[in-house]
Amino acid sequence: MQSTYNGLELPKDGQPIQYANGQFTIPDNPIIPFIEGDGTGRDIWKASQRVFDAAVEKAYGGKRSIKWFEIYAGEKAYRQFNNWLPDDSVNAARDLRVSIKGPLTTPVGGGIRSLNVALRQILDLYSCVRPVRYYQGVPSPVKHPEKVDIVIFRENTEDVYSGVEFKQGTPDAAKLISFLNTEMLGNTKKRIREDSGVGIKPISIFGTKRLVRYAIKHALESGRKTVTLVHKGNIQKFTEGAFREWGYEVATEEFREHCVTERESWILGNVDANPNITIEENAALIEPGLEFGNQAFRDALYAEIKQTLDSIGKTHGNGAWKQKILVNDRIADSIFQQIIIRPSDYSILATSNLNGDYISDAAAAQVGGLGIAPGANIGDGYAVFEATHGTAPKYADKDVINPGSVILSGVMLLDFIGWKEAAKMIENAMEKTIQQKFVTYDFERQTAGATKVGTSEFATRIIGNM
Ligand SMILES: NC(=O)C1=CN([C@@H]2O[C@H](COP(=O)(O)OP(=O)(O)OC[C@H]3O[C@@H](n4cnc5c(N)ncnc54)[C@H](OP(=O)(O)O)[C@@H]3O)[C@@H](O)[C@H]2O)C=CC1
Ligand SMILES: O=C(O)CCC(=O)C(=O)O
Ligand SMILES: [Mg+2]
Repeated sequence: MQSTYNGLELPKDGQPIQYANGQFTIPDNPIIPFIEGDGTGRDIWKASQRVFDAAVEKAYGGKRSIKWFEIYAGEKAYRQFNNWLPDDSVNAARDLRVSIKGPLTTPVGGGIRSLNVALRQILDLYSCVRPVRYYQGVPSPVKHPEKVDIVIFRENTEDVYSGVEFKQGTPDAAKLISFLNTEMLGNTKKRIREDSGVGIKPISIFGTKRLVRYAIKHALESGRKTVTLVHKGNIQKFTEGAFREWGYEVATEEFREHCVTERESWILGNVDANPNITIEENAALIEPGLEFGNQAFRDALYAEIKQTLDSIGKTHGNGAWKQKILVNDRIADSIFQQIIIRPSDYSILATSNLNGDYISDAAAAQVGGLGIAPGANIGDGYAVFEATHGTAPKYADKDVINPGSVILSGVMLLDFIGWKEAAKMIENAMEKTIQQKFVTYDFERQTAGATKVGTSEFATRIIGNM
């Protein structure tokens, strides 16, 4: 632990959160670093901090309090330290274990690479957790937003976010394209155009398995009954397709007692319905049109059915599979319409980085939009809470933006450190404020009879409703 970070002393009346043997120890006065954020981050942070402090004070009557410690990143850091992400800011987030941040700007095309992504990678915050649920009174574009209750677990360190990209026209891009065309693709008809920019998409066994493991553990702890692996494995076979395969391996090898895959559930269900069913009959029910497949395909399916019945027929058969966590998979494009049309069928989505980025904004829209979309970046022993949205720059410093997502990210933080009373108090007070129709512009424009309030007044009304 350093005594100062970016030249600032840690609050003297606070204690660091400790982590050992997989357990956090939370003092009553934890020092929690925060990054204010760029753009609307400034308005949002001011409002959110007041809400957090009021809830903690009200819930614990002074026995507990958060000692906030500002760490600098983004434009504010650049202005003060000529550095977009000073080492001391990263060190503080690491040493103090649990922090919260506002959004940081990333220019499109050129310029600096994402500081948000950098923080996740440096601290190895491998799981981006984004719960999407409905709060009463929030305007929604769908008929039954209350049916949406999904937690997205997005792999947070690899995929195209690895930043291994080569700009069109550079010697590096030319070298890589030439290598690929001559050494790797020489015997195929595939060619990469010489005027391409090129990016690399690494998806590893390690990165995939720890993410899926984390998602399944969450399912076990929270009582959620479905984990859906979301991938584009039909097209990107060795990255997205492998994500699916490794995800199933985690479910069937590490959580065998607790999980059943969708295909296993069909096989077992067919036996439950007809205990005398043969393997061939079972196969025909699982793969309609099986008779048109070749013998090797049929044999592989028969072997799969036999293997399933031999390995889990006794433990998961006779309906026992219905009590297990169902692990299934969906191709990424289809999941976008699935969660709109049949949201109740989905509970946990475990997905690679880019798919998770897209699906979390889309899912948020179903329950009211980015103004109410919280999140957390979690690693082993570290957590940085942040909203799903970005800096929404056109609203910066106007005191109009919805602080709901950062406030709910703070609710996640309070839950994470076990301060559940304060967390619940904020959630209830925010829902009540929305039901009273005091809402920021984003909800007001969709809610008949609502009163538009600014960022700061929304926070004040939440506090008043605690
Ligand atoms: N983790 C992070 O720090 C993230 C950073 N970014 C960065 O943010 C910058 C801006 O990105 P951009 O694509 O515009 O995405 P943003 O998420 O910042 O904003 C897009 C739109 O979403 C709506 N929105 C966003 N936040 C809120 C909120 N709190 N309350 C109500 N509505 C909200 C607004 O819609 P409307 O106009 O309809 O009101 C806004 O114009 C980029 O530099 C990007 O890289 C992006 C995502 C995450
Ligand atoms: O880092 C950024 O600028 C964007 C990241 C993003 O969209 C996200 O993590 O959801
Ligand atoms: Mg995003």
